[in-house]
Amino acid sequence: PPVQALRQYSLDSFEIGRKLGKGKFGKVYCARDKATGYVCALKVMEKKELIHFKVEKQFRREIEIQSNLSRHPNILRLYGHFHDSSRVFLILEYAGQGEMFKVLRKKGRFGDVLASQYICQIASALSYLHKKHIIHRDLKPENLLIGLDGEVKLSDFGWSVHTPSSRRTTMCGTLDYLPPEMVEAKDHDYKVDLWALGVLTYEFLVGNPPFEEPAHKATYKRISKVDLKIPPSVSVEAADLIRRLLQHQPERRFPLDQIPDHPWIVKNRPLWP
Ligand SMILES: O=C(O)Cn1ncc2ncnc(NCCc3cnc(NC(=O)Nc4cccc(Cl)c4)s3)c21
Repeated sequence: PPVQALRQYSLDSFEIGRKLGKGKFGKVYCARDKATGYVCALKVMEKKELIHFKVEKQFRREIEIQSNLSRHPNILRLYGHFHDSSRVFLILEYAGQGEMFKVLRKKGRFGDVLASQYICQIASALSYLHKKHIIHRDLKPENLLIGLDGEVKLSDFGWSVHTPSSRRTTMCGTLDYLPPEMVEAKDHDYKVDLWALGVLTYEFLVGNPPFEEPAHKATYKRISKVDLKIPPSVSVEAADLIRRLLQHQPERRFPLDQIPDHPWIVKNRPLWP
């Protein structure tokens, strides 16, 4: 692998390049491993911040989850981590085309060809995780990156857990992607990712998530009732997949393994590669 296992890394092992972004809890830089010349992304976090926000357990779980994932083209690799007196560092695969949500905000929305390719790749990553009894639980444009060749990279397993699970820590961030069983704080399993994939498909094609409301309570109500309005601009095939994923009953949600054969994906698959 590009980052040698067992080698002790320190900040001095890297030449630090440009700042890539200001993620949660820290900054991300482009970095080059001096010994191998390999380019990666280095996330720098203050230990006291992780402690203050009580996320060190989540952080350790992410490291553990990522360490038993092998290569998947649509999962951003976490190669390793190290720390100094005040900071923790994540050595991450570098996603050459940056953050998905920036591309989505800039374009407004994606067409059927691009959206269906992204959704098919994310379904492949989720299927891989589910087979390893891992649910991502935080699927949203902010946690998607784009690799050098335009492929999607599922990233940030800070919220992932091994199934079956009932959420212990409080939710933070947007409610938009939560399925009914999570906003109702019921036990949930890998099928929460299927719901989120439906929300993501909608947001890719429309430009905003389906149950978005100014007030949390209103969002919660629309999710609970599955108050879904799909605009006529969305193709019939895409609308079909969205409806099959945004099912209130988890067991009725469309299975990931059938996504590559769904008409919307098949119809919009490019002839190459
Ligand atoms: O996002 C950018 O700023 C832009 N960007 N652009 C290119 C690029 N290439 C790679 N990575 C990037 N960003 C880091 C993505 C992450 C992956 N894994 C993470 N894990 C995490 O933050 N865990 C974590 C931290 C603190 C507390 C807890 Cl509970 C969990 S962040 C890139």
